[in-house]
Amino acid sequence: MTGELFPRERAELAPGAVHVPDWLDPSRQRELVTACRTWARPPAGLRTVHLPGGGTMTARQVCLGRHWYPYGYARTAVDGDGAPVKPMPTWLAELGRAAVRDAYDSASPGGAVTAPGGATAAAPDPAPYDIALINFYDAEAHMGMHRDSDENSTAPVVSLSLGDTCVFRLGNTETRTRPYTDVELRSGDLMVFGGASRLAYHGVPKVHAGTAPPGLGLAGRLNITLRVSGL
Ligand SMILES: O=C(O)CCC(=O)C(=O)O
Ligand SMILES: [Fe+2]
Repeated sequence: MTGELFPRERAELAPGAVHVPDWLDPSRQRELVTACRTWARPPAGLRTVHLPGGGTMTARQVCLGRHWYPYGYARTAVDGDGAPVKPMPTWLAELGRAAVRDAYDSASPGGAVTAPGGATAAAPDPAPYDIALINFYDAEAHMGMHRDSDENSTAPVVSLSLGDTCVFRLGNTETRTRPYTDVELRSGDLMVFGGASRLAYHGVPKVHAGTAPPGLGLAGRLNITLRVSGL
């Protein structure tokens, strides 16, 4: 690891898109990695996602609560072994809620309500998080620019990073191309995108192999994305 003179700071990359470095402490990260390993086992475990156009996603995925497939949600792993999707644990839904609160508390909240006269009230608490997508990236994996648009809810998307550092690209709501902002997501980092950025294109162009914290016991990168289905 290279030296760093200044601590990384929370940053609002675009309205409603907030990066909170080191949101999860090392022991919470280890707990989440252990949980991901359990979720990744069959039935309805980690699978390779095939896209309708013939492509294959390089990040492998397992879902909780509802099963995402290109492009919709199901109660069973319709493009996997067909088993019922594992339930969304209450504690993970609560973690999603806490993430939104912490991300928007001290940044300007993209989902905020601006009262007449300009005063900004706290963003309303979103409905319970009922979906988790867990993506596993090995050294070669990446994720192309896309929007999370299969939900029927405007609740912010919550994204937790574990293991190897990656480059996360937050784009705009109109095109897969520039303008975009690249940010490094490290193990324990939180990224929330809601409000004006809820439907922004985003992706993971690069994972830096071998950069996971040594104590975590993970080779590769796990991303836990929490969403409200509204379904
Ligand atoms: O791995 C990431 O940080 C992003 C994952 C993502 O965008 C998704 O699962 O929709
Ligand atoms: Fe996404």
